[in-house]
Amino acid sequence: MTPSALPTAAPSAIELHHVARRFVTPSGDVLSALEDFDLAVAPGEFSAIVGPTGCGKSTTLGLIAGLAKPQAGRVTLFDAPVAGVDRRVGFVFQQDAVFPWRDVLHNVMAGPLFRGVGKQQAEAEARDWIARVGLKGFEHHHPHQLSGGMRKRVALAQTFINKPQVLLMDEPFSALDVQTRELMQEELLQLWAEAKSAVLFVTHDLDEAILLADRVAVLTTRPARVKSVHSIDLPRPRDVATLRYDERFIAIARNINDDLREEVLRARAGQ
Ligand SMILES: Nc1ncnc2c1ncn2[C@@H]1O[C@H](COP(=O)(O)OP(=O)(O)OP(=O)(O)O)[C@@H](O)[C@H]1O
Repeated sequence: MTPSALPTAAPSAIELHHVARRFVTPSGDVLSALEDFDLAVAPGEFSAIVGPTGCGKSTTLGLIAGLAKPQAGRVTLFDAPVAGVDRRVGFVFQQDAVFPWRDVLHNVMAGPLFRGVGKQQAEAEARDWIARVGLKGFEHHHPHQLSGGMRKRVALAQTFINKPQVLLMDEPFSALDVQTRELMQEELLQLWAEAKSAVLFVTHDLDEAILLADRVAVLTTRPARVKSVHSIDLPRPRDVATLRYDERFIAIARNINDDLREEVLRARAGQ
């Protein structure tokens, strides 16, 4: 399957159309990260992108997040051009974005308070979300008193409490051990099924992309374009602990891996 964009019903939650993003390096050369880049994510859809290291995955998220502008093309959220940071968009990155000096409760309350929600209601919402991510009893712990997986749960509560319509995730679980990672993947799928956000999930781990996503886009080596998009027709809800042993999963993984490997080898040859 090799359409250049994810085919979605209009309007897309996220759309990049013929996008180019170039950087000027310290030596004055132009580095082209994305060229003619097309991608669309439908409302409520879980999409993942995989590609060789350094190909432009984080750059793509940065454009959607409104942290940078493309040199060419269009980046839209629900058909409107991205114009700076948008409150409908949530982020979860590899590094914890929790405030180290605040306890769990005040970390999770931060979003609603920032949006102008009253203190009492913000606290009630935060306590609810803390319970939903399995951290009841840890409200007054500070981040340094939590494990990596628990801090990730705080980050998820902090993000989902804002009911993002679009959720950008940049290798959010890559620093976790395998078992914790699996638990977090399962929790993410449950939260997403309720929140119905459009998710764009960047990962180096093809298995993770297939376990989680409705579609997986493979990027080319730099300058990145969308090389292929694969629909993941595995039923939901998915059991991430066992699905990877399913024959259908293995067949999908083998197919996408052929595509990805070609780009990884090209990237290596160009280094
Ligand atoms: N601000 C910047 N100035 C110059 N070059 C940049 C800048 N940001 C990113 N780049 C370059 O753009 C390319 C794409 O970077 P990006 O971080 O998007 O890749 P990635 O696919 O997310 O990488 P990885 O898989 O290693 O996380 C890289 O070559 C990087 O060095």
